[in-house]
Amino acid sequence: MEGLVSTRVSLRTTLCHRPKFSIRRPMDFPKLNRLSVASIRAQQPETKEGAVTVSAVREEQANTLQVKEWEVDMLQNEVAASQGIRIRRRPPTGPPLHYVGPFEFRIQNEGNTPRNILEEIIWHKDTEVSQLKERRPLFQLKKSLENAPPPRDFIGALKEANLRTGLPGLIAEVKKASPSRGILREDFDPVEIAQAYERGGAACLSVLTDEKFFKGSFENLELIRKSGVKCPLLCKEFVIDAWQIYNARAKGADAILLIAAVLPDLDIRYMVKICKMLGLAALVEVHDEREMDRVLGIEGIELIGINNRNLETFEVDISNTRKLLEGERGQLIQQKGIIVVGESGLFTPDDIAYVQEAGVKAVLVGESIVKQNDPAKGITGLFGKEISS
Ligand SMILES: O=C(O)c1ccccc1NCC(=O)[C@H](O)[C@H](O)COP(=O)(O)O
Repeated sequence: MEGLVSTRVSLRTTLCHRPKFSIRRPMDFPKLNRLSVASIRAQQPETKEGAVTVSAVREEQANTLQVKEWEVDMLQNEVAASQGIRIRRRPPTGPPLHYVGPFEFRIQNEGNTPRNILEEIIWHKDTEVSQLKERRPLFQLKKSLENAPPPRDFIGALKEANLRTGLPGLIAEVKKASPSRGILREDFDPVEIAQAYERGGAACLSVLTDEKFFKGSFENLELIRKSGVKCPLLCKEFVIDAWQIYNARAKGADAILLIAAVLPDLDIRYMVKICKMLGLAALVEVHDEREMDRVLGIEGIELIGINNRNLETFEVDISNTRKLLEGERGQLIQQKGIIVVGESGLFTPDDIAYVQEAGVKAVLVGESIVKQNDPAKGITGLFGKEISS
């Protein structure tokens, strides 16, 4: 913490004295691509005579770029921290060795160990997305959207199910494993599970696409989309870059998850706009009052998920849903016509009744139904009655 504070102070002074770059929106940050430093360094001079001068110039260019990358990282962390976001986008590297600030620079590198599982996931995602973007740049992805199946009305399906059954609309999660519970189901056939969920009365499906921590995949998402299942699909990803939203749409998603514990307000605003442009619903997930207040201050949000699982500690407490919907927050949500989804740790009809009483119109459930031999029957057990039409 001390290291972070001294970093902030130094960064401010650095930026005051050296305003070398302008920032338009957070998504511009990743454009300062780490690989470009390496590629500048890798370029060889063409003639022997010019070799020394040219390589010195390139070294200088690479150094300048590396300093800027580092400054942007620090600024990004500073903006996030000011909004209470503790998750850092990537491991702190400390300043580049050749960094020359106007004042003596002191940083305590906290080490490259993530502080919790969510941070570990995000650091891994940062590397993964950089590599995927190299392989499939945004302009190619945008082109492939022309062939994507048209988006389905995710929010409409939840409302319709809620009206039809008088119970929260179900988003049933196709989930093979999780960091907190390990493998949930050995004989995991994503399409069979999705079909069973639909048979059992799910309004929508959530498909985990993260491979490393949840043993999910985009292949699962595509297979389910092509299988004839009609439920709208949520791409359950850890989104840190707008590229992932285009990718999700290209693979057949109808909705995407945006996690407030990871994304600063400006990112959420920008990403919600992209979702609207692509016809996707954005499920914006919060897990405490501060995140809820931030999200309620953002225009255009139609769907908020309250996660009962603390993604940093794994603790699950379904009273979190009630706590975040009490009083003025609940009233504001009603005025704005926002649909709230109760997420995680729901196992029994009593749990469903409890979160419904708190004000949710939808629930997101994984473990308790995916583990049942017949997930369709699992849904009946969860609600205490048949909910299929
Ligand atoms: O489930 C986890 O262990 C987990 C760990 C870190 C980040 C996210 C995690 N889960 C994502 C979810 O929020 C749940 O998959 C979803 O809400 C369903 O929860 P459940 O019904 O308890 O399986």
